[in-house]
Amino acid sequence: MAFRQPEHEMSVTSLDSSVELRSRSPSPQLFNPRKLRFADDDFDKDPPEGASPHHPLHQHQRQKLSSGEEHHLGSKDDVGDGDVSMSPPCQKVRALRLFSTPATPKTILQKSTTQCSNHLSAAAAAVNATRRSEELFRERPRSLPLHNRKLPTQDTANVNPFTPDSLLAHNKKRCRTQFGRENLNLNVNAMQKYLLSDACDDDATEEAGDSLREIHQQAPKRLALHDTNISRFKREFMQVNVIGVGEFGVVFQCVNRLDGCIYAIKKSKKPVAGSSFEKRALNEVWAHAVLGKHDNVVRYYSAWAEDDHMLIQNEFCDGGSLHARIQDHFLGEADLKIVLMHVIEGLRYIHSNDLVHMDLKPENIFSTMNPNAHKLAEEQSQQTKDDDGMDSVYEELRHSENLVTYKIGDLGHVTSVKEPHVEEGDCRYLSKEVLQEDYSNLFKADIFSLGITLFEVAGGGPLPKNGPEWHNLRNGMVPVLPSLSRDFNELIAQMMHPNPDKRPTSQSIFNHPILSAVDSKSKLQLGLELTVEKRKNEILMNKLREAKKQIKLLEQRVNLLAVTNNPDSLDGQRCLRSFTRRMRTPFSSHGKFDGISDRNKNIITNI
Ligand SMILES: Nc1ncnc2c1ncn2[C@@H]1O[C@H](COP(=O)(O)OP(=O)(O)OP(=O)(O)O)[C@@H](O)[C@H]1O
Ligand SMILES: [Mg+2]
Repeated sequence: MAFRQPEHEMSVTSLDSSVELRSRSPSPQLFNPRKLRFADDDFDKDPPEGASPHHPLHQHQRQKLSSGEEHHLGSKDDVGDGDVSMSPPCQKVRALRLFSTPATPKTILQKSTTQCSNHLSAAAAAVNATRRSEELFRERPRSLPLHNRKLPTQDTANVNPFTPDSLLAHNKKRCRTQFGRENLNLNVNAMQKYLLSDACDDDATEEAGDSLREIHQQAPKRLALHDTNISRFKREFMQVNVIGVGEFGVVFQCVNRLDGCIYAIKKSKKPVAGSSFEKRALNEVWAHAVLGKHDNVVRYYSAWAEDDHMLIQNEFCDGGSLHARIQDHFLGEADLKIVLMHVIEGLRYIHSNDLVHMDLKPENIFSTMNPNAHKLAEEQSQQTKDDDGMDSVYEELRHSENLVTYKIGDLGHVTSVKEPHVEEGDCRYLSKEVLQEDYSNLFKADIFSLGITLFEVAGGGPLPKNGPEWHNLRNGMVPVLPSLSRDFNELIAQMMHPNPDKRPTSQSIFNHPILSAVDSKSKLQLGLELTVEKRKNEILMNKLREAKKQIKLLEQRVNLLAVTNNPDSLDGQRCLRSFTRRMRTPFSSHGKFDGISDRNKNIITNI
């Protein structure tokens, strides 16, 4: 089996060469009290370490981009002001200012009861559950300790600034300080008060706000990553491969030793705890925790700090990135529509949470293949021997490589539109207004990035990082791609419109005729859906046959009863006939057969 390969034989980069897993791990059953250390206040002021060639801050890039100043290309009326004095990397990166830190181990929150109606009440339950479990642990050790960890002296947790509740609370002026720009963690009492208070209830919020203010004086800063370091990776996962390297992290394909499933684990390249990258790392975790629940956004499982590195356990996307996909050939219109349909669904979901991605590009759009599709098609074509005209579809389905779902990943730049803290993404996909620090319509900045992504994926690349071509693409001069229809070319140009207000919204793209037509689903996808429906139909037919059998049995019993009770068999036969007729009447309700009759009334009518 592939995953049984001994670790020393793996030709992959070791995840952590420096971590001493055991020496750092305290006893799993003891919660050693210790003092909390808080993160630096000055993260925003630190210059980022080692900016990559794509990073907007990179010095030599800035110098190169100054060449764009000579090219004023805004010839159209509705084109921007043509001010090209700014080229992509000349803006300094403002380190993210984020509100608080969810060092809350997901495993604790997962223990929350399923009855909880929202995540806040779930977290409240988790607080209680944690207390109970602390008592339990004192009495008997856990049978399978997955990791050792120290709990801080004060039992604290952070508030994720991207949850709808946090945003709501943030909107309330009185809560601005607590949930806004300052970092915050809450102790158990404060957390209970906060979680149990209805965010819409003014009094409750005020009370929670008071308690928060009180707590705020004691623990005004977020939990530092230093304080949440745990040794988990080697214990819980088997590293299989390196699947990608980005500016910020290295991504490993791993198998969880316990559940046997494959995950993608992203590890920050450098130790982030206490560095200027700490906030960026936490931002990605917060965004994933809030957004990783949509089919078109990479799913999130857990995150932790280990050896001062940030590790995020995500869904493994076996189809790789869109960037990898276009290395062989560019996508045609049919495939491009599927990319757009999936990504716009994910983006619509992100935008509906008042959040923006801010780094959409082919490297950050991943794909998963549908492994069951082929099997399903195989089985179906074997079962369906009669010619129903679908043979060709099944055939195509069997040989297809196109059953793919695209997902938005790399949420490290996500920010809230209500209080944006923008860290510019890759300058090749950056809109001009964001470069000019106009953050008034960040939704449309994402639309621009997606538009230019489609342009590249359809063969319009390679995209310029700076200079006159960079400005051309942002000043309404988008070349027409011959491989695409006029409609699609127009849509891309509209998405890349110099005026953000004139770009379509994610909702309107979702409803665009180009996607609403049936052919926006590939023939293969339709075939798959049909196969699934046929399966359902088959199950219903089986139930129907079963119901018919039951009815026959009942008829025989009634017949027998009638003969036994009434020696006059002729009369008995007559009774039986009238009874059977009643049985076959869909809405009849007679005695002990009511239930059966009702249950089967719909199918019986069709027999
Ligand atoms: N969940 C995943 N499944 C499969 N491959 C992945 C996954 N996450 C990341 N990758 C691969 O790893 C690469 C780098 O990941 P990611 O974009 O998250 O890192 P990054 O350092 O934040 O990148 P960036 O340079 O965009 O900031 C991706 O381009 C992709 O090829
Ligand atoms: Mg990336």
